[in-house]
Amino acid sequence: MKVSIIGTTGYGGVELLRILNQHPVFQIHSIHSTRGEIPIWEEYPHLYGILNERIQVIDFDQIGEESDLVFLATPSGVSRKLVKELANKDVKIIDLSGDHRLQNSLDYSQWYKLEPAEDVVVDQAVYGLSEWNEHDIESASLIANPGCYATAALLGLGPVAKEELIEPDTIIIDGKSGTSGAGKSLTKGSLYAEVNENFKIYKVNEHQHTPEIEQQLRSWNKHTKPITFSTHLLPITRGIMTTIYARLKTNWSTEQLLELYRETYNKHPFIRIRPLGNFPAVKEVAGSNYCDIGLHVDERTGRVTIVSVIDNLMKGAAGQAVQNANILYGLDQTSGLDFMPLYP
Ligand SMILES: NC(=O)C1=CN([C@@H]2O[C@H](COP(=O)(O)OP(=O)(O)OC[C@H]3O[C@@H](n4cnc5c(N)ncnc54)[C@H](OP(=O)(O)O)[C@@H]3O)[C@@H](O)[C@H]2O)C=CC1
Ligand SMILES: CC(=O)N[C@@H](CCC(=O)OP(=O)(O)O)C(=O)O
Repeated sequence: MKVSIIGTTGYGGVELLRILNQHPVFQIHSIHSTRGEIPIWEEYPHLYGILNERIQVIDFDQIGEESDLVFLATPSGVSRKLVKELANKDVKIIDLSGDHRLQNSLDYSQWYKLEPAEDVVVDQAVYGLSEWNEHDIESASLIANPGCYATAALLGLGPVAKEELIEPDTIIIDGKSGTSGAGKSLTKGSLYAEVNENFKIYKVNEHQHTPEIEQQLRSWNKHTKPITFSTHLLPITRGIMTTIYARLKTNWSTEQLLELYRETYNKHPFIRIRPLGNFPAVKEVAGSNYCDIGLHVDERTGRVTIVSVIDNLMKGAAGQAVQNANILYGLDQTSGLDFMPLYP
């Protein structure tokens, strides 16, 4: 199966290369950038002697004729234009950006402050939250890969939201991300002196993943109310932790909820539910496609605290994109993704 990657020079793109280079079925056919033709190792010297591919200019006709599947690891606002160019070609597309995730174009304009993709294209797109949307992903031609924070939050909330065990107006999600989540382009906020030994909140009540999380929560429970969602920048390279708080409708013990989570995710190899009293740390999933979840019910307040961690570049981006590609082509979901986390 031949694949092309557009946006290869970014962090999501180079993570796709790391996975696809050892994938048993997908073969990297072409890699693209707007920067012209250079060997990939000149941009990423850690690939020297491993990948000899040259980055190519983007030729949509050639991609359409030669590849079966295209990954777009490009910014929101760019992906929608690339999807339009590829619309009449015989290729499946997995878009890592936010351009095709939101069914309501007004939500997109409001939260991304960009021009939305056409409704007719968004209508075709399948939201690629692998563990919850497998059936639709199998037959998709365009997959909107979820946002990194949205993935961690939704995998953590899924079982209690779907079973309607929590009061829908009490959800608070506290997200923290490493700096690779912001991509490779230079911004003042990502400078070493700004991030090192620091911890900042950003985009307060304005984060673009808010409507994405609410949209999926609504598909589980139509009584969903607006959430409170905060994002913080951690002085680490990879990793996201979301700490989620919500009030339970009835008295569930921690052990009962853990049993529900184990049952819900029992056929899903990338979700690891931690035992009673154990909570995951971001480093425990680094470099892997795992999402680890721990939880505890506070009997004093009637609230549950759910902690979920992922590697933003893996389960939060390239890893989930390849997992979705595996589903799309009927492969084992773990194909090419069977990495143990990197520790210490
Ligand atoms: N980083 C993360 O953890 C996550 C990222 N995402 C999403 O994945 C996508 C990629 O993110 P990330 O890799 O971090 O971003 P980067 O900023 O690191 O890379 C983006 C890439 O897009 C390419 N690009 C920029 N403009 C254009 C254009 N007009 N046409 C074609 N290519 C273009 C650039 O390549 P060049 O300049 O060489 O053309 C660049 O390599 C984004 O939409 C992001 O929101 C989603 C989840 C997590
Ligand atoms: C640390 C950091 O800055 N993270 C980025 C994640 C961006 C992203 O993944 O954007 P889309 O999924 O919406 O395309 C942010 O919070 O905006």
